[in-house]
Amino acid sequence: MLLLKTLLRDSNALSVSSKLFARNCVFNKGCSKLASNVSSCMAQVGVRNYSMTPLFKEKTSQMKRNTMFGSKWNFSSSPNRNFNSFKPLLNETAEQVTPDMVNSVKTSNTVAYWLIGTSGLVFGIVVLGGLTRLTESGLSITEWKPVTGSLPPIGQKEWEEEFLKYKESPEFQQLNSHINLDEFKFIFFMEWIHRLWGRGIGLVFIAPAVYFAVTKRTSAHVNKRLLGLTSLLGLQGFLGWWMVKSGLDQDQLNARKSKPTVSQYRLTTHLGAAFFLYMGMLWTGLDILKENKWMKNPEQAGKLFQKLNNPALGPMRKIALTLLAFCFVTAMSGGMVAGLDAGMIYNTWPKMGATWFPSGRELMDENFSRRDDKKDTWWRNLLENPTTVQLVHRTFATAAFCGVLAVHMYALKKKLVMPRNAQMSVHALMGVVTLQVALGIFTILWVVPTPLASLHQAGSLALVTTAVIFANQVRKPRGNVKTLINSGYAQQLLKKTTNSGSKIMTEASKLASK
Ligand code: HEM
Repeated sequence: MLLLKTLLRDSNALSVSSKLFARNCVFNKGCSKLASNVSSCMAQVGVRNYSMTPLFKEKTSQMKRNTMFGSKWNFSSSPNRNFNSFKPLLNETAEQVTPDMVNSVKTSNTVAYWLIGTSGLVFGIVVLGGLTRLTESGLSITEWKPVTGSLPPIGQKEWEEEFLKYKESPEFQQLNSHINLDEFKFIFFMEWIHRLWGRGIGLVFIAPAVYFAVTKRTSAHVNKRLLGLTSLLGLQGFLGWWMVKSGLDQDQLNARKSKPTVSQYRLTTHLGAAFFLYMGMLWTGLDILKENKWMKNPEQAGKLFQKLNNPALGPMRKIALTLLAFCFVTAMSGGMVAGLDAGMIYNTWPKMGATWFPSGRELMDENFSRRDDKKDTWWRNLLENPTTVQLVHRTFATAAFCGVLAVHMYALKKKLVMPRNAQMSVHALMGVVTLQVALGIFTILWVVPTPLASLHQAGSLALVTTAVIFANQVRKPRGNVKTLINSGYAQQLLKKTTNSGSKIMTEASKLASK
């Protein structure tokens, strides 16, 4: 105390005390006591209302955050900044709790909200990409300039130069030779906004990811996921250009015997990567929120774990993942339909034309083969013949609908063993798949009107969203989280946090009223 008083009389009292505070403020060595001691010492030596200074507020909130998540990020001047601070607490609880385990659950909810928000931007760009394709605007920009391409042409001269480049493309020469500059500007802007949105997602994702990782707001576990998602995001930009190129290159079009459109394989790969990105961001965000909620309500979490560990729920976990995979594959088969414009034929439902199925000869047409021995006929038809591709999509969609219906009925039967939120997601899944099938049917009946086809595409993402939520909810907790909660560590952590938090606040308000 004497030392502290002497220090505080010094002209540099606040900064010295803050250093002292930071140096010693180690959670389990009584940080709450230290906080109030520093405050009352301050008060005694004349620094009244220290508790109301931004410095004190910042330190107390840092302390609370660190207490909660075991962070080492802010107390950089502390010699104890590693996990020494956890030792006494770890010793008090089960031996199997290690600092690494504690570290693996420290990601804050802010990171989760950012991830979920960014997945919303990915949702948006997928829908915009669909609109770009539906308005046949995707081949209007004939170059890929990752940085300088952020700006559209400015002034009449630049626009005319851009239009000249487009005039050299197969799409203009074979399909669009009638369009004028104003019409070109429309298709240019559709594609330009799509690309700009992509760049925006890159910024909104990568800059905060680096910030969160550097300031140690994310666990090692989440960092790995962020790295994977960043790579996927980079790959997605490249896939976009790779796809566009397939529609600009006359040699490739000749090989495919196609009019100037992008390859359905590349379109589906680009769509699939976007779905993976979306699912990865959403899944990681949901994981963080869920685990933080468990750490804050260990008792409730314990009860939920009992449900999740019930062997009767085992098959549901596998079913949920299979359903998610199935919805994804159905969406990809839809991508193939879109890539081949296969929705423009057989505009009847449930029959395909006058019969239930087109003839075998039409479905397995040898003209699609590129080999002399015709051995590639079957798979080329499955992936390149619009009639067969449409039938494949109809089949997958029907199977996905029946699958969800069966799971819904099974879930009603297993109601007692299923967590409540998982039951709700199965109901949502049933609703969304019904809507999605209805949208698909009307898309085909009305010969692919742009608004409906776009809604159908958004519906596929909504379906995948509900399937992700469902699979995430029936998943068992990670080993580390389970250990922290089952060992009583989380309970202890919570008790300490509440105590220190409330003590600090009481002390702070007392001093403020003096
Ligand atoms: C679980 C159900 C379904 C899912 C997940 C699904 C998903 C998709 C997806 C992702 C696309 C690509 C959209 C694009 O890239 O623009 C698509 C296209 C399409 N789907 Fe489905 N679909 C389903 C059911 C159906 C049904 C039942 C039909 C009709 C019988 C149908 C007809 C179509 C058509 C015609 C297209 C092409 C639209 C276009 O050219 O933009 N879909 N579907």
